[in-house]
Amino acid sequence: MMSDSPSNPAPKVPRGLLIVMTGASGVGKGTLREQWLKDQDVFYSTSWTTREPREGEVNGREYVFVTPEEFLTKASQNGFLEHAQFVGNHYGTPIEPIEAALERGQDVVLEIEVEGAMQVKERMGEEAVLVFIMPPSLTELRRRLTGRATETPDRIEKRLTRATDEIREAHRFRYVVVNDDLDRAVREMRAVQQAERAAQKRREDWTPEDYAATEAVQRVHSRNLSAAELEKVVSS
Ligand SMILES: Nc1ncnc2c1ncn2[C@@H]1O[C@H](COP(=O)(O)OP(=O)(O)OP(=O)(O)O)[C@@H](O)[C@H]1O
Ligand SMILES: Nc1nc2c(ncn2[C@@H]2O[C@H](COP(=O)(O)O)[C@@H](O)[C@H]2O)c(=O)[nH]1
Repeated sequence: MMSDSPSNPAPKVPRGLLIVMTGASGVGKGTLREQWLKDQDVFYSTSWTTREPREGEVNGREYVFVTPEEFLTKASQNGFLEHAQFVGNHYGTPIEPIEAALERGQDVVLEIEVEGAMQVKERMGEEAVLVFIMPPSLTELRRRLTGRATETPDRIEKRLTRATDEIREAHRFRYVVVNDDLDRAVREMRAVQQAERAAQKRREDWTPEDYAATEAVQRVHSRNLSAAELEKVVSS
């Protein structure tokens, strides 16, 4: 067996994919992510937040729950890949574990709001695979947020107001997956991941699945989306 040496270095592992799921609160990002990633060894980034834990949430699992002072200290030390305020609280993605995972070839998934996703796009450029998760309508989004029963009526209204602005930004992201039928949305997320991996390979190494995924993602490319369609979602 050949050993690693300066003249014979170990082959470099391709970097993992950085996949960013974004979209309105309550659209189903978390639900979709759990289904999509259940059989995969992907690095899911645990965010920091200053909001209060909900019943059942565990520090270090759903979020790292911190004080505003702790959050701002980390931000001032450039400890976040991105961070944003969302309806009165700070949320941010710690940068170090992400870089480490990408370097060792592991795919990384972020689940964040739209302002943070735009920061990732700015900072990471084409490397970031940005997927906007779209609700079938604002009425259905309200139903989901109300049904989840984690927010007061006042906070639901604030999240819905923010959602209207967020949905109007959907065309800025590479893909738009509509989360009406959860199983179809999961299949589309799998296709995005496979197509993006295929794009890193030489064409002659593509499998039939790579070709199929690359064709399938054409249907969820954001260039298919018109401004009129976005307005239809926010007014329905
Ligand atoms: N395709 C779907 N059809 C019907 N209900 C759904 C669907 N996807 C998710 N839901 C429901 O919508 C609610 C909100 O889902 P979830 O908490 O996953 O949203 P989220 O986008 O992660 O929210 P947040 O951004 O606030 O964390 C949950 O009660 C979930 O069961
Ligand atoms: N910009 C960021 N947004 C984040 C991050 N972690 C979560 N989020 C998003 O915030 C809202 C509200 O979340 P909730 O848990 O209070 O319902 C939602 O859209 C999350 O996706 C982050 O690190 N950065």
